[in-house]
Amino acid sequence: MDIKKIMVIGAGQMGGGIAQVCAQAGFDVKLNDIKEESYAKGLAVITKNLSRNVEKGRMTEDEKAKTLGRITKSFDLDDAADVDLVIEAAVENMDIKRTIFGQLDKIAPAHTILASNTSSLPITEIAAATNRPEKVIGMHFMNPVPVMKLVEIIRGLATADEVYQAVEDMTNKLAKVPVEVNDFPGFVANRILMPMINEAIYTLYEGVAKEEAIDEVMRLGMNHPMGPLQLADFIGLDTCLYIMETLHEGFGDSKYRPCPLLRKYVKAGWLGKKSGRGFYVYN
Ligand SMILES: CC(=O)CC(=O)SCCNC(=O)CCNC(=O)[C@H](O)C(C)(C)COP(=O)(O)OP(=O)(O)OC[C@H]1O[C@@H](n2cnc3c(N)ncnc32)[C@H](O)[C@@H]1OP(=O)(O)O
Ligand SMILES: NC(=O)C1=CN([C@@H]2O[C@H](COP(=O)(O)OP(=O)(O)OC[C@H]3O[C@@H](n4cnc5c(N)ncnc54)[C@H](O)[C@@H]3O)[C@@H](O)[C@H]2O)C=CC1
Repeated sequence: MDIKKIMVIGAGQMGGGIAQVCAQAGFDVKLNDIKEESYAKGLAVITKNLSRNVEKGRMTEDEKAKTLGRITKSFDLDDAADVDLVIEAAVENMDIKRTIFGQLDKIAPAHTILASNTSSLPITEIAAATNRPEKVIGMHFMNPVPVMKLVEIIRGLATADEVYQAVEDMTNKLAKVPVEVNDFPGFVANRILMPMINEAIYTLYEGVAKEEAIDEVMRLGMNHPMGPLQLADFIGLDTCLYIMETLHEGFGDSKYRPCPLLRKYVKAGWLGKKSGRGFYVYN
């Protein structure tokens, strides 16, 4: 399977990063969003990241211009009619993802692979919204995408071997490291990471320590680059809550219950860095 043209759905923090690394690797990318301002914000972040690469001597002005030239704007899923791979990075919500995949299945050519960057939702269930479950796969990038090396590649129940191989090859072309994972809630990354973050929120909720103290313990005591509350703000508290709910529902085990404080913050619209306030305040 020869992948040349890609569509990335969602120009948020993940979709923007995915579009950037794909365009840098020479792929033509259609970057799709439902909101003009989200697209504009996504493109501004990509431009800033590429400018930093130029400043640091990792890229020439000409390469930056060519990379940006490979990204085109899209507000219509019909633009998937001539792409070889779609990477969906819209919000972490099963109904939204199934609607998108159902529509893509009707629009995209028969050979097109439909991948989701979902953090935790079952690939098999997303695939069941299409008539091509063998061509549906998880491609889980880490945040911030331009920096982090890992991509979890998740096989759904019906994912074909040649589809897995094509996505693994494509991941290598992005200079990322693919790791094969089976389809269970949270896969590997968030099965392990998110309960730690949730426990850190419980530590705050129960008054064991203040935000800065909790983060400092994990930064200085465990050499984590960011404390868990800072990381939760960075990921997005809405995304953290969706992931905990997926783990809780998927395993039916109370050890995955989301902390009430996490729910409260999300209900308040305190979504972390992207909304200006989470466990910390951002300008
Ligand atoms: C929720 C999920 O489903 C899965 C997930 O993604 S979970 C989240 C996984 N990610 C993590 O755990 C990240 C943890 N944090 C880190 O690794 C680091 O704090 C970090 C890489 C984000 C920043 O590193 P740092 O050393 O603290 O800061 P800083 O010196 O500013 O940045 C290091 C480099 O990363 C770059 N960088 C930092 N943030 C960036 C961003 N958002 N986008 C692009 N580049 C970024 C910087 O430009 C810098 O690069 P150069 O100086 O070489 O140009
Ligand atoms: N935030 C993180 O650290 C990580 C998130 N993910 C996953 O990536 C996905 C996106 O997350 P983020 O980028 O953080 O979210 P975000 O909130 O930054 O961006 C989501 C974007 O999708 C757009 N969108 C919403 N519905 C859409 C639709 N129907 N069609 C097209 N665009 C639509 C929104 O306008 C927004 O621009 C989620 O599934 C999340 O779980 C995966 C790895 C890490």
